[in-house]
Amino acid sequence: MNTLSNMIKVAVVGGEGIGPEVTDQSHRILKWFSARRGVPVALREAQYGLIPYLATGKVLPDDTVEAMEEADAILWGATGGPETTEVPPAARKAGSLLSLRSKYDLYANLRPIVANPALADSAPLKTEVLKDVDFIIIRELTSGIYFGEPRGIEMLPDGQRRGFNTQQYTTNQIRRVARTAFELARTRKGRVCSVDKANVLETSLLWREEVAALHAAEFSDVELTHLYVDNAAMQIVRAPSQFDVMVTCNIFGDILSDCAAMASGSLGMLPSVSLGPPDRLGRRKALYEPVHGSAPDIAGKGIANPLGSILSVAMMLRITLNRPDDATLLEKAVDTALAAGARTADIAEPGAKRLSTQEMGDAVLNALDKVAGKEREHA
Ligand SMILES: NC(=O)C1=CN([C@@H]2O[C@H](COP(=O)(O)OP(=O)(O)OC[C@H]3O[C@@H](n4cnc5c(N)ncnc54)[C@H](O)[C@@H]3O)[C@@H](O)[C@H]2O)C=CC1
Ligand SMILES: CC(C)CC(=O)C(=O)O
Ligand SMILES: [Mg+2]
Repeated sequence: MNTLSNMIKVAVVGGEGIGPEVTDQSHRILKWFSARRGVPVALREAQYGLIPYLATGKVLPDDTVEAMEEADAILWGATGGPETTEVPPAARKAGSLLSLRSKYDLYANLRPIVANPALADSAPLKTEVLKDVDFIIIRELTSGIYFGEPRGIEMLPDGQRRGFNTQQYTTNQIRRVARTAFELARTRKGRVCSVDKANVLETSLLWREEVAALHAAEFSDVELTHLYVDNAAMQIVRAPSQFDVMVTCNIFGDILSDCAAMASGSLGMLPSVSLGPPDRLGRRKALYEPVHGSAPDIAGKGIANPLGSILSVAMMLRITLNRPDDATLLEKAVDTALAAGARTADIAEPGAKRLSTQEMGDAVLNALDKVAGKEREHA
């Protein structure tokens, strides 16, 4: 029986733009697992963005801070949109997603990329390029140029303005995310590709040296290769099936993962988790979110693809909730829905029926009932 004390606490924060639209669907999925499979989750919804700002003066109101603070896992939608102009930059910065990543030290951002054969005909890349694509980008998430000081925009004596940011990495910041990559590779195909720009940047030179040193000291059973980031972007489009685990710094991982999304058919397909360090009981704070942002161009239309958010729940089932069978069940349900032709606009072939965000959620829930029913028959 699930009692309050053994419940895993999940804060559900849809946020802005299409964030709430896709999170509504992944929230329904989590409720299905709670009701039908006894997954012990205590779900607490909380607001983020313009709406709470107008009510409280904070994009991240106290109630949301409390929900995230007590949570084992956060299911996040998205931040950002045209309405951000209504929120002063200081208020936006105080409650930004970057500040949350920093606060909870969510340094390891895992972004899996899988090419679903059912989407081969609508994918932007050729079918033969998409064969056997199954890799994961591990993006360092709490350092690098997004967090570097000094930063700013200053006035120069000649009247020009100069913007500047600082890229920095320390040994420990590199080693801990590289460790995540090597450990994960051991559970997969045993290959790590480290991506940097060591021919130009000192931070990348250090990155390459530290990754290589950790490899030699502790992970020589794993195959390690290095690529410059410009070549890596090209290789992801040319032959994505060559990769198993790719590890890279914050900004390169941000850019490469949107690029890699084309191997899955759409940015709307990609899930992620951002993990903090283990506490003394081995638990890690985790923020699950689709890779995409608030997509202002389609927000409010009810047409966004919720599968990135739904597949983030599969990651939550596997990692935070330790329910690998339920994670596989959800992934199978997504495969079943896609195989049966369920398509939102971003993954639809011309002329195909396009489901709304809610209808795609329905399709996955129906597939869950079907797949779970079949499993019971075979049990
Ligand atoms: N983790 C987060 O909360 C993120 C927030 N952002 C923020 O989002 C805002 C918009 O940024 P953009 O550069 O436009 O990136 P975006 O990821 O929001 O959208 C890029 C393109 O992909 C499409 N797209 C994204 N998700 C989709 C989905 N689920 N279904 C169908 N199509 C989808 C959009 O319609 C758009 O054409 C910005 O304020 C940005 O800072 C961007 C990335 C991540
Ligand atoms: C706020 C941005 C850095 C978010 C983003 O683009 C991402 O996490 O992929
Ligand atoms: Mg991004």
